[in-house]
Amino acid sequence: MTEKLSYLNTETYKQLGQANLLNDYPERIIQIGDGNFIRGFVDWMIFEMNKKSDFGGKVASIQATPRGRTVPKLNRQNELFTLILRGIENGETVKRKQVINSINRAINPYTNWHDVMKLAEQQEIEFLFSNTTEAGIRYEKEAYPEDVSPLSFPGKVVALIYHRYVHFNGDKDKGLIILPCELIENNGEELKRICLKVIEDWNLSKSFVQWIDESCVFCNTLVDRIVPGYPKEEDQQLFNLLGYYDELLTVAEPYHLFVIEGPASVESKLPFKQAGLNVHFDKISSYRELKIKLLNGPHTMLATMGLLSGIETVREGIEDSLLFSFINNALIEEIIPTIPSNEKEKARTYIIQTFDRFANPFLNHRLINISLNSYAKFKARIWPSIYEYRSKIGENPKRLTFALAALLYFFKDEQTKYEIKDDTHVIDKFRHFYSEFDNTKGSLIAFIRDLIDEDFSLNDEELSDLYEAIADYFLRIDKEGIKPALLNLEKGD
Ligand SMILES: NC(=O)c1ccc[n+]([C@@H]2O[C@H](COP(=O)([O-])OP(=O)(O)OC[C@H]3O[C@@H](n4cnc5c(N)ncnc54)[C@H](O)[C@@H]3O)[C@@H](O)[C@H]2O)c1
Ligand SMILES: O=P(O)(O)OC[C@@H](O)[C@@H](O)[C@H](O)[C@H](O)CO
Repeated sequence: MTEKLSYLNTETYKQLGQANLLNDYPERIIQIGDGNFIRGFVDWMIFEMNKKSDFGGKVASIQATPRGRTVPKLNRQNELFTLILRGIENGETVKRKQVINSINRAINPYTNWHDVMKLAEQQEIEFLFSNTTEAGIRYEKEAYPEDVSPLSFPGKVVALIYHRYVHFNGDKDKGLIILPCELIENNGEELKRICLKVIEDWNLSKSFVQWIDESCVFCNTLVDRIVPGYPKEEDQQLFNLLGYYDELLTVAEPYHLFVIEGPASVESKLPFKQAGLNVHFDKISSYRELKIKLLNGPHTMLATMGLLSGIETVREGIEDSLLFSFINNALIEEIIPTIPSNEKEKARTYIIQTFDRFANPFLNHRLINISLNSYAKFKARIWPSIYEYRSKIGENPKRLTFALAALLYFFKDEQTKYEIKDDTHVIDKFRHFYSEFDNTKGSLIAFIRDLIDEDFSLNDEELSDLYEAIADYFLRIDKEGIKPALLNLEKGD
């Protein structure tokens, strides 16, 4: 980066002849978390609603953790950032760049808690969106700090809405519609449950709890869009294309899906559909099962098996004929059988769409980023299919079992090929085992049994044949290398 580059800001924006988009709507939305996903999804949707409906509202964005580094960047750019949507949509190539202007303010609550309290007093605020990763919706005991920001995300939500409740003397019309976008099951219910626990810890009044029940709505949601973030490798080309430098530029696919489970009143207040957005006010469970099993599942498998094969991105993984046929066969032959009959057709269509999304020629979705916390993701995204397949078909799904062996092997190759990012206790457990591993099948099986018993918690079905199959595949990978072992598996050897 050279000094001469001009950054995106309102001046640069005006010079580009875009001043008409600098609209002056009131802040109607609070957002907690300011990462790539929430900006490339929620903030983009609000931008679209402001353009195409009578929504007319802006976002006040609050940094989620003391580690956050985005607020100064947003402030420097007058809260503007560029979103580039690239991919294939209905057979057509889409390359769309937009300067998103839906954020009005970005606040660091650790240095400016007073601003957050003032924000809670604003009449027009109606919605709270968040994305704090799966780690954010978690209960942490902390004292009620009153004059400074709570550390946890639920703590911030409680402090903010409590201040609003007090300021408006419990006015029933001043509650908020809360839409967490973290990818955990029943995210709205879970956030509310934790908030109530925080309220109990902080000894806040029963009437506040009643106000939350009557005036606030916590919606469950499901989000879907691949947002790889800033493409570092395209720094110079992007500057040439845009004429400015934007540290917060985000690349995403055009595909998007937002499913919201909540009362009809929420739908009427958020004109997503009027803006032409793919948003459904519906039950989440069937969308969720398809997405977790058929999109996040193959991502997790590709991440470990691709990295073990020296492949760096999702697209390269899908272009590799061996990896592609492995993943495709795993989905069709081993995961589809676990999907209810009335959903199978929808699932087949979803698989075709998913491969198109993975093959997006304009995204570099890095496997190393997807591999973050692979161990927990395997448990949530692939293990249920192994278990359900065994219950229904009465044997091990060979590819999913191989993928589990590859995951264990992934931790063995740690530090020689890539840096694993996972929970410390997971990394320690593997390091400990591999430091003493004597290369015998017996010790491997004992380790696998312990792992599955301890972490993948099942009922007490007899799983010895599964442990043995995992150990066999592991030893094959060790002896032959991942690709020859895969080839042999696909050939049926
Ligand atoms: N990037 C994608 O393609 C994509 C797609 C769908 C869903 N998601 C979901 O979005 C999440 C974030 O992805 P991203 O690409 O925006 O990542 P990011 O690193 O750009 O942003 C992460 C955000 O979460 C906050 N955060 C991190 N740890 C936290 C904690 N312990 N408590 C509170 N806040 C915390 C950060 O401050 C930041 O605001 C993912 O975990 C995933 O569940 C991502
Ligand atoms: O974001 P993660 O780390 O939970 O999972 C990696 C990807 O599978 C995920 O980000 C998908 O791209 C996303 O879920 C698509 O909507």
